[in-house]
Amino acid sequence: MNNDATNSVAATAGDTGAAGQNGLQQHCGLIAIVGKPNVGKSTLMNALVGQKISITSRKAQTTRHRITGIRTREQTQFVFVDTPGFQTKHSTALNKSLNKTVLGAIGDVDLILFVVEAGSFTLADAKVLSLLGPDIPVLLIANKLDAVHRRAEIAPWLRDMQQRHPFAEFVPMSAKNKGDIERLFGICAKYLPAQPWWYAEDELTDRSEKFLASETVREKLFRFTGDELPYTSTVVIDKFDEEPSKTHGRMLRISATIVVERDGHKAMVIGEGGERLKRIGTEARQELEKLMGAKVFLELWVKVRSGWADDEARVRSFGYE
Ligand SMILES: Nc1nc2c(ncn2[C@@H]2O[C@H](COP(=O)(O)OP(=O)(O)OP(=O)(O)O)[C@@H](O)[C@H]2O)c(=O)[nH]1
Repeated sequence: MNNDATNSVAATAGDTGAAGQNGLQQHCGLIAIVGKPNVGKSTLMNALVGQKISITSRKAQTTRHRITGIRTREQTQFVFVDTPGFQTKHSTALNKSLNKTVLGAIGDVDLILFVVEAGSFTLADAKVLSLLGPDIPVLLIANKLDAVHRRAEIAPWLRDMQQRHPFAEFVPMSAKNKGDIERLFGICAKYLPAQPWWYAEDELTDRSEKFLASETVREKLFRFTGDELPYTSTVVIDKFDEEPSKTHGRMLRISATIVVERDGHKAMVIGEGGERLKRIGTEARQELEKLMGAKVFLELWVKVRSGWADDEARVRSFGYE
């Protein structure tokens, strides 16, 4: 970690902040990660938090919630907010709720990471950028640099980006590269004010295990159905019980329902002879066991609820505010 950077913020912030147990000044702040769907926001946050908190998939718009990931390194606590890809195409109740989440997430943060694919800037990127005011520092994260074959074109592209917003800094990088993630920590630390940490040093998220369970099932669902299943499918946890066990330290009984819009989608999720649903369940269970350090019994159901993404009351009942 870059101590110089941390100290320089303490100097410029000029307030008293809080001293940790070792007497050093603590720094802490909120960092929002924004960008259009599929640019790598969840991948970036997982790399920054050091553990998988937010689900990722090749399907656009897999992130629906404002998710907080926490990472404490030396004197600085980084609190990350992941946002849904800003939806501009359709105006269903679900999408309106997603857009509200994005706007809520960026209003009260110390730093914004605006993620785009390096070398590219589309109308969808412009729409997200237009939401960012001049008051909060914005870093341009030019992600997926590893996928850019003509590196020479990046410099003129960056000059062009400079005209679009008063970015605080440019960070060409790859969310999949460890060195780049280290460098990004050093950069972000400079923008977080001197103040006491909000969470314990080892906390990773403020989300419940129940929420992480539904996210894990949803990730496997999208992974195994590929592009066939519309993003409106969702997962509801019906039961999440911890039971005493003589043979295992912890034992969890989880029951979840995958909600889809059509009978055809239900058949797709179940697969031939139930094969696909079984694989979704097995992989989700194995991952949950690792994540929660417990023996997990996972029961999956599939239900059809047509038009739920258009129905505001139902969107709320599934946990999207
Ligand atoms: N080559 C390359 N691929 C990346 C990089 N970062 C992310 N990806 C891939 O890009 C795809 C989308 O990544 P996500 O992290 O799910 O993107 P997102 O922006 O969170 O997407 P939404 O949830 O739809 O808003 C995945 O297939 C990632 O593996 C990178 O640095 N390099």
